[in-house]
Amino acid sequence: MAGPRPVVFSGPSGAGKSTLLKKLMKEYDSVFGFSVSHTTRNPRPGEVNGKDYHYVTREAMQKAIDKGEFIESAVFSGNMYGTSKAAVQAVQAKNLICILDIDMQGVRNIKKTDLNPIYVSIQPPSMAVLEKRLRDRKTETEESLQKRLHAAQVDMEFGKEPDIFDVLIINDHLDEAYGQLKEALSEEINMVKKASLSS
Ligand SMILES: Nc1ncnc2c1ncn2[C@@H]1O[C@H](COP(=O)(O)OP(=O)(O)OP(=O)(O)O)[C@@H](O)[C@H]1O
Ligand SMILES: Nc1nc2c(ncn2[C@@H]2O[C@H](COP(=O)(O)O)[C@@H](O)[C@H]2O)c(=O)[nH]1
Repeated sequence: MAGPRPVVFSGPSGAGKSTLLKKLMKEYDSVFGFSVSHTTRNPRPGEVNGKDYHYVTREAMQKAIDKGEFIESAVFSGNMYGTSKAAVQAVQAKNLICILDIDMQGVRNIKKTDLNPIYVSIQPPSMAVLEKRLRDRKTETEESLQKRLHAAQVDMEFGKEPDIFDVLIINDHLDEAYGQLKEALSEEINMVKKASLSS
């Protein structure tokens, strides 16, 4: 696929991926574009269909997967999630750096494609902090919270596996984590800025 190298964000639910990537997209709106995933989970208050996710039924999602419309898909905490080819192409057509926010199954599957992204692992400072963040976010039932915490334990181990991620950020203090993220992506950011000035 053409355009600048995409960036994959992964890490446990509640680690702060959305928080960090939204800051990045706000500061560099002409540099980054978000790959809007499909999901079968219900929208949270404030989430917008087509912006945060494409909210679909299981039947519609399975049909689209069977038709080969997805680069990757996974079941996370009982819901289906997936990155469509169209979502990535829509960002790349604008010559923006495509940001994907995906779980570790997605990372493993993207590794088998020719997307060639930069892999960024966002990790919480500890399980206790992660649990507090997820509880304070007030988006989960006790059941879905437990599923996410269980997945997080596996995810934190995955984050330590060698040769998977290019960048590891421990999101303890938000400003520090954001500074590290900008630093890690500075080369790509400057390349896209330069290209847009000369076009
Ligand atoms: N450094 C931080 N310090 C304190 N709170 C934070 C920090 N980063 C994020 N948060 C808060 O933690 C909660 C989880 O963050 P966020 O929703 O960005 O996580 P996520 O990794 O995108 O989760 P999910 O994978 O479930 O979408 C949010 O309420 C957010 O405001
Ligand atoms: N493999 C994929 N994982 C995805 C995708 N979109 C989001 N996600 C991951 O799901 C969990 C839960 O997200 P939430 O919005 O319900 O909290 C989180 O880890 C995301 O990174 C996708 O397209 N593919």
